[in-house]
Amino acid sequence: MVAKIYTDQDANLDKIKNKKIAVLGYGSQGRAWALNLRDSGLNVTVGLEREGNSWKQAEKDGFKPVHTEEAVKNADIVIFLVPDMVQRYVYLEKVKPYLKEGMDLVFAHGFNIHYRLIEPPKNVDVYMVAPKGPGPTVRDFYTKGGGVPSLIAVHQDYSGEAKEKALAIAKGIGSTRAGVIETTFKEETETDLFGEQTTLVGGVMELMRSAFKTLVDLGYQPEVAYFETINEMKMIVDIIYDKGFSGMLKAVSDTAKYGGLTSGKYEINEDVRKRMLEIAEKIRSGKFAEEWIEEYGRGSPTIKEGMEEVENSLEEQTGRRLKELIERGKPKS
Ligand SMILES: NC(=O)c1ccc[n+]([C@@H]2O[C@H](COP(=O)([O-])OP(=O)(O)OC[C@H]3O[C@@H](n4cnc5c(N)ncnc54)[C@H](O)[C@@H]3O)[C@@H](O)[C@H]2O)c1
Ligand SMILES: CC(C)(O)[C@@H](O)C(=O)O
Ligand SMILES: [Mg+2]
Ligand SMILES: [Mg+2]
Repeated sequence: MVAKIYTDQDANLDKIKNKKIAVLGYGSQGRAWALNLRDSGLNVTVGLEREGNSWKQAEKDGFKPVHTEEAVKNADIVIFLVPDMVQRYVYLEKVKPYLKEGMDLVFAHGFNIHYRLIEPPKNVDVYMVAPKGPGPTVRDFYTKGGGVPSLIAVHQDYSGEAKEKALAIAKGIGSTRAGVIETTFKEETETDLFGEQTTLVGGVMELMRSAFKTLVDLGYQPEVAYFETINEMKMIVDIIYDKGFSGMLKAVSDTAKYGGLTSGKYEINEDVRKRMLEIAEKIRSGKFAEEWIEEYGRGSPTIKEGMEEVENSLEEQTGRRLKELIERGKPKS
């Protein structure tokens, strides 16, 4: 069955126009959502834990942030845009004590509901609007008249209007300008984790780094390896984004087509797909969630070490050296 695509005419901002919306968190998605919802004419309060950097940024953007409890006490709709690992704490300590019948709990990713870290009472609506793109892009596309597509899902429909409200939020952040597809918390959680691990974050980065290392180990200049395996990726992906794989294949030489169509399949083979399946199984069984919660409980040492290793790597050093050149070459309009 082909998925139904919801666009602007399927969504009505009036569903949430008179509601008080608390956006908890002002980071990657929080800032984008708060600004887009406000620019869409909605009543937004930013709720934060501490008067730190996010607080200052929200003030700079013209909000009057308040502490989380205060935002929640006054809200009809509470949107969780603090990190996934923080949401359970925020729910238990700052949201649950002030829950009112008929309140809406909204998520941008299904992790906490799907893996049962948060178990809301029956008398609230629980739904999701999950942008399929990074927070800064959600803001950037919106300000330029576009929108990043989103998935919506309803976990609990106490009011009978949860789906309409999810569509209205999606419209408020600009997603229905592109299109919105309905899913479940399970499907969004599992596919989102799979995508970021195998392709978007993990797969693409390690593919580029492995190719860079192979060339450098063979004695080629790091700058040449950087242009070839890292910098040009954006140009190729931009063409895929605009014209699909076939459009990309048409834009490159026949030599690249032949080499790409043969060596690509040799490199990304059945063994790689077996590993992808293992990664999917780890996500589906809940083992990845368990591992991540444990890592977070130990202060995220793997993230700290991993970030340090990447930052100090030869490819990053080379990229920093080429930064000025790359900036000079960017289109000017
Ligand atoms: N980053 C993305 O582009 C993206 C895309 C789709 C969905 N999501 C989902 O959106 C949600 C928010 O993710 P994000 O990446 O925007 O978060 P983020 O890491 O950018 O969030 C930072 C915000 O949370 C606050 N915060 C950080 N630690 C906190 C703590 N211990 N207690 C209270 N507040 C704390 C910070 O002050 C800041 O305002 C998550 O559910 C995530 O999965 C994110
Ligand atoms: C932007 C991503 C990777 O799509 C999102 O899923 C995230 O977790 O940050
Ligand atoms: Mg994600
Ligand atoms: Mg994602």
